[in-house]
Amino acid sequence: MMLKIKSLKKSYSQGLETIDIFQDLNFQVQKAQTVAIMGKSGSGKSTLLSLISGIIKPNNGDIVLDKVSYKDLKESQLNDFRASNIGFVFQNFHLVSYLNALENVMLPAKVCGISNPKEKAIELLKDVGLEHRLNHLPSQLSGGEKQRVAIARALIHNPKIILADEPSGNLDEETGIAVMDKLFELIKKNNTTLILVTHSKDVAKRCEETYELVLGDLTKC
Ligand SMILES: Nc1ncnc2c1ncn2[C@@H]1O[C@H](COP(=O)(O)OP(=O)(O)OP(=O)(O)O)[C@@H](O)[C@H]1O
Repeated sequence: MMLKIKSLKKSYSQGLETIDIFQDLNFQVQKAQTVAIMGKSGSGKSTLLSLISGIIKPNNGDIVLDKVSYKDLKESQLNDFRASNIGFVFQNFHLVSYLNALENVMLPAKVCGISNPKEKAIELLKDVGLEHRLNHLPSQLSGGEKQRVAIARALIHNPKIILADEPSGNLDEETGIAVMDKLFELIKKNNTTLILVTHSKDVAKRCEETYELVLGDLTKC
């Protein structure tokens, strides 16, 4: 099993009020599986991705990614573990504005100390059809190009899992389809596990399984 979520509890405190997002969430994802998560605004989809990435802590329960229990890791170990094992694709691309496309893609490989980062980054940028845009800054790229850079960046360190939050949310339909084609082509090629949050049924349909998050529980659609 690639990912196990065990008896997860997460609530937010807002002044005197407590908002319960998850009270006892259990969920599993197999290696190389692609899973879409849908659900109403505010149901906790982004919170779930943040918990899986270890950026926020649960109140109770545990997350086990590729047999490593987050409970057993200190903060710094968890940060290293995240950098090596998780790739992120966000709706707003989150590229570093002063780095060009090539440098953006190389970044996770450098953080993880992966050999030949430049060659790997060029190869991935070729895979996403951007070999002619290596030296462009994010501000000099279109939305679809930025997202393709983000996809290349998410994959360069061969992560075990990719967490994607509305990856085509900011793109027009045609560009969104082209970008999703690339994402799915590359994760299939690399056997990467994918958890994808989306409001789009068409995007969800590309995944092997779709779940809806309702009242803190994931129900298979
Ligand atoms: N840091 C926080 N402190 C307090 N409440 C929070 C915090 N982060 C999120 N929430 C609340 O938790 C709930 C779940 O938020 P979350 O962002 O996970 O929802 P979502 O399903 O991703 O929504 P959307 O589809 O609109 O992005 C919301 O009601 C939100 O207001």
